[in-house]
Amino acid sequence: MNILLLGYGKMGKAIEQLALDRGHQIAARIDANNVDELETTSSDAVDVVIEFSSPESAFENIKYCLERGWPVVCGTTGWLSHRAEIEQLCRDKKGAFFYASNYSIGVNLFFRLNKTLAKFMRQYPSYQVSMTEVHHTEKKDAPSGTAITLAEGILEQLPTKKRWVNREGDQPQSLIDSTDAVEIESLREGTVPGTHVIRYDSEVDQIEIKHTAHSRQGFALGAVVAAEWLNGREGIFGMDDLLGSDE
Ligand SMILES: NC(=O)c1ccc[n+]([C@@H]2O[C@H](COP(=O)([O-])OP(=O)(O)OC[C@H]3O[C@@H](n4cnc5c(N)ncnc54)[C@H](O)[C@@H]3O)[C@@H](O)[C@H]2O)c1
Ligand SMILES: O=C(O)C1=N[C@H](C(=O)O)CCC1
Repeated sequence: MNILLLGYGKMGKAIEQLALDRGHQIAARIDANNVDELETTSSDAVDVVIEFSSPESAFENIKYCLERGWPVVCGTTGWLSHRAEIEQLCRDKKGAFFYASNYSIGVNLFFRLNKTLAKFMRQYPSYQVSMTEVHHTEKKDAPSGTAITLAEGILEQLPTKKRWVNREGDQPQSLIDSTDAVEIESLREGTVPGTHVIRYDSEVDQIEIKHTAHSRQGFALGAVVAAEWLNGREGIFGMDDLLGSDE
């Protein structure tokens, strides 16, 4: 398969290595310095685009690729206010679009565990739910896309919670009203690839579940597997389509 890497930073480079190991070719490597090369890349030279760029550039990048008829696997976070527009364009063009806030298998299992736990905790209102996400200091968006997906899973299951709120860095907890909200604390530390913790606190104890990524390998492998799966398909997809139901 010929893969165009749109965004060639930490993730683009990790994906390149895994794609080559799995026998694929790289059609082009595009980052902020050579975006013009997209125009000169022949449509036939690309089977699928893997887009891991920045919150500011993802929407235009995906739009451009769908207009060229290229299937897109996107992992960029922080652009989802434009998601409906991209999905409409994908339908109009009869294209293929795959999105996941997190491509690692472990996190997708954790998404399911999170929903199961939230459903169970519905009957124990003395426990207050909250979340912490920790990432490297180069990360541009907060909260992480993964934390938003986790919060959406909790909102789906806990009727007392109507929204999520973000608390960044040293913002004091006392300023946040989290009665009807899932509070997400975002910490930025060193080179941390990605850690997510969900807590249920009562007066007397705490229940905690945690996912820790040890590297970017899990994200990169999931993105390449999603690209292999998307090749030849038409429609809008996510990790549940790739992994199947948990029943
Ligand atoms: N879904 C997942 O599993 C997952 C995993 C890790 C990271 N991410 C997300 O992927 C994105 C990239 O992460 P990263 O760690 O590789 O970031 P990074 O900063 O290391 O790399 C970003 C790259 O995008 C390029 N870029 C910027 N503007 C561009 C443009 N207009 N066109 C093309 N390229 C452009 C930059 O030059 C850079 O090469 C972030 O949004 C991050 O949150 C998602
Ligand atoms: O390094 C990042 O940036 C990550 N972004 C995704 C997110 O926002 O959830 C996935 C984890 C790593």
